[in-house]
Amino acid sequence: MSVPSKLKSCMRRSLHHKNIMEEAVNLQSIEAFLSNFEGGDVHLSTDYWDEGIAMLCLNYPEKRNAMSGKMMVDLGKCVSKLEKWETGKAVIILGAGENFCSGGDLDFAKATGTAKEGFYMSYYMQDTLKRFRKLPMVSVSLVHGPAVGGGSELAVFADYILVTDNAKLGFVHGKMGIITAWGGGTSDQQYGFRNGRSPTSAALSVKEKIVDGLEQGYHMGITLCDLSKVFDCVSHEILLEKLNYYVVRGVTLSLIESYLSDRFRTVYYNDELSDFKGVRFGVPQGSVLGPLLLVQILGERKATEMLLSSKMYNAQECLEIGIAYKILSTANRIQEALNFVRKLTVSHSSIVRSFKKVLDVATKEDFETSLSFECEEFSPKWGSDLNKDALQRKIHHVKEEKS
Ligand SMILES: CCC(=O)SCCNC(=O)CCNC(=O)[C@H](O)C(C)(C)COP(=O)(O)OP(=O)(O)OC[C@H]1O[C@@H](n2cnc3c(N)ncnc32)[C@H](O)[C@@H]1OP(=O)(O)O
Repeated sequence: MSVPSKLKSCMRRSLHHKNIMEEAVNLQSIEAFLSNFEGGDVHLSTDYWDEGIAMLCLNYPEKRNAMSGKMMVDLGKCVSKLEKWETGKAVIILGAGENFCSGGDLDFAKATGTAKEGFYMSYYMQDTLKRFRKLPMVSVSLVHGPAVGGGSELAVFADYILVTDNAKLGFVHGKMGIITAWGGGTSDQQYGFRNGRSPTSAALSVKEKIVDGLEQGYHMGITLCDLSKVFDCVSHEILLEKLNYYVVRGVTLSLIESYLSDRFRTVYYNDELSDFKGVRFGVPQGSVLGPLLLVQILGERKATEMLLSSKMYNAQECLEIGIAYKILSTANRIQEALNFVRKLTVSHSSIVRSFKKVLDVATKEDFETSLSFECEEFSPKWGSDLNKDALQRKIHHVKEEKS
């Protein structure tokens, strides 16, 4: 039986990719590689440190704060410092000069055009931004001027995006012939299209939760769902129709159509290879149509539009689609962002941090796990000095609010 040439090249590509993944997990050697590409810096400002507020500043204004390799390493180190800062309540990430961030440094991109180098950058930035997102403090991206490509990816890792009236935010990756790389696209809840999180592991995880619940003697309530959605059964025909409906047309649609078509699948079982069958359902693993962090914030339709259109959204549009939380004035942005953060961090740092940890667990774990985590975080606070002090002050919450 002859193997279609497209399939052979897919097999070669995935083997090559596997090798890259296996050899490239040493963060120190990636740091050494990235540090060769100099320009600009990322630093932590401690001006508001005593209030528990850190400023993380991207500083390469002559390139509109494009991220050089060195800046990526700086960012990683700053996040490590924040991880060790035990009294931190909030971090504001912002850009120096005229804008927030123009994405990856295009000169770095030109000098490092291999899949392996792309993997190094993607892996390192994802690791850093994942750690940034997990910090037990309120995080804010202060976007002024353009945030382009990786700049937009950086922005979505914070709890809040505050845009100024001159902001422009765009996932221009498609226009640049690439997809999101720094994690701007990937949701933690997502199964399917991701390594180690296949539709099968989704089904197994549901089964495990049910069995665990039964074993622990819980009453079980069951909501019946259309399980076909769990499996990789997107019909290419419907998908293309939908994309067309959401105004993905012309060359872009043809490109996606050709990407999906002419694919074959076979099954290897008991030393025998089945006949090849054309694939009419399912999105290829790791494709540009893979689910995207943006989906979590915006919902699927808006995220699809934002990613596939490569459009630049102004401040008002960012607010309307829900990616931005608030519009600030460009001139007073730092003061306004500080005031915003101060309102969210009135409590003691241990309280702010515990709330953040509880919220983080609640978005990832099941209800029971989240409840017991909340209980664990809560117990030592009950009767603590902070608690005793508050009780002694006989606080009247309504009167205090008015004054
Ligand atoms: C992770 C994947 C990715 O991030 S893909 C990268 C996506 N980023 C881009 O394509 C950025 C392209 N740049 C632009 O669209 C504009 O420069 C934006 C950001 C809108 C700013 O416009 P404007 O304020 O008019 O400035 P400008 O164009 O005159 O730029 C000033 C100098 O900065 C440079 N610059 C800008 N962005 C980058 C970048 N990402 N990498 C390297 N250099 C960049 C410009 O080339 C310009 O340099 P020069 O002064 O002409 O030498």
